Amino acid sequence: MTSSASHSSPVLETARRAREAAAVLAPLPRTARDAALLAIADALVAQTQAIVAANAEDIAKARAAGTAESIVDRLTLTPERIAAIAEDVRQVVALPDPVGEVVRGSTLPNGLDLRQVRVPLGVIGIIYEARPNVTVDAAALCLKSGNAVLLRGSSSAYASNSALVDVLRDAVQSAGLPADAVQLVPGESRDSVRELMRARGLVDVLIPRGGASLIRTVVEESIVPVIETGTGNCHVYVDEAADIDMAIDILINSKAQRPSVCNAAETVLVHAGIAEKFLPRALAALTEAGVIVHGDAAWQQAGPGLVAPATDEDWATEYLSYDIAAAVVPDLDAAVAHIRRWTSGHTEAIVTTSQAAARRFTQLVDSTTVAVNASTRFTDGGQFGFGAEIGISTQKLHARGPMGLPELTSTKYIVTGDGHTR
Ligand SMILES: NC(=O)C1=CN([C@@H]2O[C@H](COP(=O)(O)OP(=O)(O)OC[C@H]3O[C@@H](n4cnc5c(N)ncnc54)[C@H](OP(=O)(O)O)[C@@H]3O)[C@@H](O)[C@H]2O)C=CC1
Ligand SMILES: N[C@@H](CCC(=O)OP(=O)(O)O)C(=O)O
Repeated sequence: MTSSASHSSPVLETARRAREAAAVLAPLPRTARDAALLAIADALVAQTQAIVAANAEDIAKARAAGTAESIVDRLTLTPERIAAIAEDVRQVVALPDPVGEVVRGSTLPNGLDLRQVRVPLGVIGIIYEARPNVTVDAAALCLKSGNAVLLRGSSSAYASNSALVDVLRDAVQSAGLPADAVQLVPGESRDSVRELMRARGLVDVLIPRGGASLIRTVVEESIVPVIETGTGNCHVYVDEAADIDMAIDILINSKAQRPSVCNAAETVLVHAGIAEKFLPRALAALTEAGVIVHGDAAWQQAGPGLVAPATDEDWATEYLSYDIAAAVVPDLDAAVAHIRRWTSGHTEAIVTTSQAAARRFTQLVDSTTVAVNASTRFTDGGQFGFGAEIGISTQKLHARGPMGLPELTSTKYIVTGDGHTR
């Protein structure tokens, strides 16, 4: 018996139903799970109007509460975005089935056949931000990997998520799978998060996906095993041997292509040997892109009146806005030291034509993803070819970086003998 089993509440009831659904899902063949996903993709498109109408309620509430437009943008669903979400689901269908994959296998000297195979985790709870597309991404990845999912999105997206989950459940059921494989956690208060964290034995893993306060709370208080995601204080380092045009493109893309997401760059570090040439051009490009630079003395000198003085708070900040911290460093090792001091361990990029510099940077930087001559914005399950992601893990056990299908499985050993005894 678990600590949760003797209590009851609407949240624990959903968890119990999810557990039963998970037992039905686990042995299903790929075709059954894929059929449910295709039904979901079709239903999302067919129910676009209802979803957009529910989303409008959330948007109206957010605007009335004075929510920043960048956050409202994350919350917004349009027919085009819903079509893109449905397309992402179809991409998940096309991915190989993780369930049953043999990750290790051999015949032992005594003739026993040993296979380690992937199996679903069971019931996955995800607590996530006000981005309703995550509701569908998470459900699709969980179903494809044979798991039941409990979705606890932000209260500010409750109407959107309710509408989406209704569509998902109907589609799942129409394909012959238990509707309870996909459930919205009831209630808009954070009590539901607390209950999920106590549901050990009912929920197999919790994935908190959001800001620092959420992650700290769940890591400190959950008795359910947790896969931690993290904030993105991401860095771009421009090496002495960088191609300046490339460095500008990568910097602007990393910072300004979508500043509100966790893989956007928050700090640029520049090798002193290239600073004189790079800083004026970078400042012009950043200013043109509407980015405010918070720089050290060298950056302030390069752009009098253009650069706000940076403090330690800037090195630590995940702005999620059109702001960037900027410093000149004496060499690559100093860049690495700065990153190691301030990073949240998400994504760092180096721009260089030197293979030796790229090698040293990738070896020394201890983050989920290290990009060489590429934007930090690539740290994304879709971009990595995983169909989608359930989150970007910034912890090291079992899963690190964008989490796709294999990360939503565990393994079990199948030992087959012929009357073997030990
Ligand atoms: N590494 C990754 O995979 C990702 C990281 N992020 C990071 O998330 C942040 C943006 O997310 P943001 O919009 O701020 O989302 P929040 O962290 O504010 O909220 C996310 C979810 O957690 C709940 N929540 C927040 N704080 C607590 C708490 N202390 N206790 C219980 N529940 C809590 C919210 O509930 P409610 O809203 O109902 O109060 C919501 O459902 C950025 O820092 C970004 O980098 C975002 C996505 C992916
Ligand atoms: N998947 C994202 C990155 C991770 C993410 O979802 O972050 P966030 O937008 O902060 O919720 C993307 O690049 O599109």
